[in-house]
Amino acid sequence: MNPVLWRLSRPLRPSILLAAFGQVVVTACHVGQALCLASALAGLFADQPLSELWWPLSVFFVFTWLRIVLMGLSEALAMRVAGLARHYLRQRLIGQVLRVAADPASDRDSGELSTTLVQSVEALQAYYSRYVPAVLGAVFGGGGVLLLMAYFDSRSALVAALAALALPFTDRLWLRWRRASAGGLFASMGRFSAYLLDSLRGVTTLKAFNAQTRRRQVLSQQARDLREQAMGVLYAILMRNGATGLLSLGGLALVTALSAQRAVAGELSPFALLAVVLLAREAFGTLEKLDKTFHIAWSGNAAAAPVIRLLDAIPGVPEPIEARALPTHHGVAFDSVSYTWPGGCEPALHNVNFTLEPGEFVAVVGPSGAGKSTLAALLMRFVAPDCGRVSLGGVDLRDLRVNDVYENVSGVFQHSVLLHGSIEENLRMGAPQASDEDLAEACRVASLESWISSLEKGVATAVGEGGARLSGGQRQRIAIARAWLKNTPVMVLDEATANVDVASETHIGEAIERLRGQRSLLVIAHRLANVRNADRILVLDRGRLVEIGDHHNLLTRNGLYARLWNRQHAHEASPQTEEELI
Ligand SMILES: Nc1ncnc2c1ncn2[C@@H]1O[C@H](COP(=O)(O)OP(=O)(O)OP(=O)(O)O)[C@@H](O)[C@H]1O
Repeated sequence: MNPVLWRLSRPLRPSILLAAFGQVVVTACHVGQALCLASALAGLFADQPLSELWWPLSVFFVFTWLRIVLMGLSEALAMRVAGLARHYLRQRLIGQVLRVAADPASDRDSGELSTTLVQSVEALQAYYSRYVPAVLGAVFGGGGVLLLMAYFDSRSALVAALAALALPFTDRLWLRWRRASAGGLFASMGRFSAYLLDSLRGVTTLKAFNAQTRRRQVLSQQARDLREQAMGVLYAILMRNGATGLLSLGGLALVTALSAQRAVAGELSPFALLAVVLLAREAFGTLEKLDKTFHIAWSGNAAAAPVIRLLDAIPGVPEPIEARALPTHHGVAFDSVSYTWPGGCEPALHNVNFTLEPGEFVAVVGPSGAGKSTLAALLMRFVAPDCGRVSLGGVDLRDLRVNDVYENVSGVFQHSVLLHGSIEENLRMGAPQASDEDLAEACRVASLESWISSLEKGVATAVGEGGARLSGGQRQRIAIARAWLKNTPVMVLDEATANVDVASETHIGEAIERLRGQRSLLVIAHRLANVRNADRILVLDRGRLVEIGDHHNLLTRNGLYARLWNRQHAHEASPQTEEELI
């Protein structure tokens, strides 16, 4: 049994032991049947009158019925373990999946995560509900049968025990030898589902670039690899089943021959001979049952690695051991903050200092790659600074629980994700108890009112998967309304006006103006016109805070901000390419 998987099974153990006990009781019934049959047959060969044979035959039938009932119960117990294991594993994994998927520094893709959550959990639930009870059943049930055999004939019991012990030993060798190929199968599955998911998400882009044929070819190749891996595993399992089948048949034949020889020599009574042969059949029967679950053990062993890797994954910012209380003051401070993304050569932010006072509106601008989104990621505690600290109300964000941070800070990001459902469901995501008045107010603030009232179903309109039925501007404004409704003292708006048309951009600009003074606002902007009224504008360049001041102040300084402003205005007078914009 895999020790890692055994440790993971702690809360499931009582149910697993009960399922194993069920199997041992079924084996006990088999033993009862074997002894009754041996007694009846021995009586028949000894020419006993039929009147003396009826009682072992009657008990035989009682055992038969009991065994049928107990097999049903045992199956129900196995199903119960399967359900419990699935629930327990998913509960433990889902929190980790959400943490890892939300970690911008993590390199796990959603395909790999969903394979772990679905296929690996399926493999492990079978491991706990079928394989582990079968192992325990074979050890205790099969062991008990061998002891009983030894009572009748110790030599036959010894031969049977040796053949029986050779089976798990072969299994271990086989598992060790072929583990890499089973692991390869799970890796191929993960790769294939990640690629498929990615292709489905980007189907419109693939069509627009006429790249579907190439994508399909790669997918077909991956499907072929997956099939080859699966066939390889199947072939190996069949080969191994043949080898172990031979071992158990050979063991049984040897025991039969040995005990028959002793019976001929008069060393064993006919009853003992029949009992030994029938019991040997039963001892190997428990091993055959175990044998049938071999592929489950194999899949379980292969699934263990991704599951344990996911459970052990430490999110970019771990939860504090002793969390500090939620601050009552909501001022944000960046003190000498530097941060380099994992694998990055240059720091995305270098020694950045600024404050965001309660109710203040601070804008962040700068060329592409200057570190604006990194600033937002640090304030949302998605990542933690390498040097310096980001604090809320004087408390380092690392000392706050992540949920406490989200109670205080909400964000609208470059690619705001809407979930499948209605506009209202998306709006209420962070504030399920919000009143209809609050909902209407949030729509007004985010300039959604007139658009929603033009919709036949109003806020009950479905947004489609990922908000696919809405424009970029509508998605952004729903995200702003959602963040507003959540009612946090600090709001981060990252690229709230990127990829939207001019009309939506104006609406979003109006929304920002309405939010002004009501919350502390950190707005990361591409269109400088939308943040010209900000209390302060931070200008970032290659990770450094190079200018800070209000719009007029910065224009008079004639530095980077003034250049960006003039370039944007020149662009608006004569549109240029997107790269020439900020
Ligand atoms: N998740 C990430 N993993 C690795 N590197 C990242 C990640 N996010 C950003 N970076 C790197 O950090 C640097 C700053 O990127 P950032 O997204 O913060 O800039 P930005 O000013 O928001 O750019 P843009 O305006 O183009 O969105 C860039 O060099 C970028 O490649």
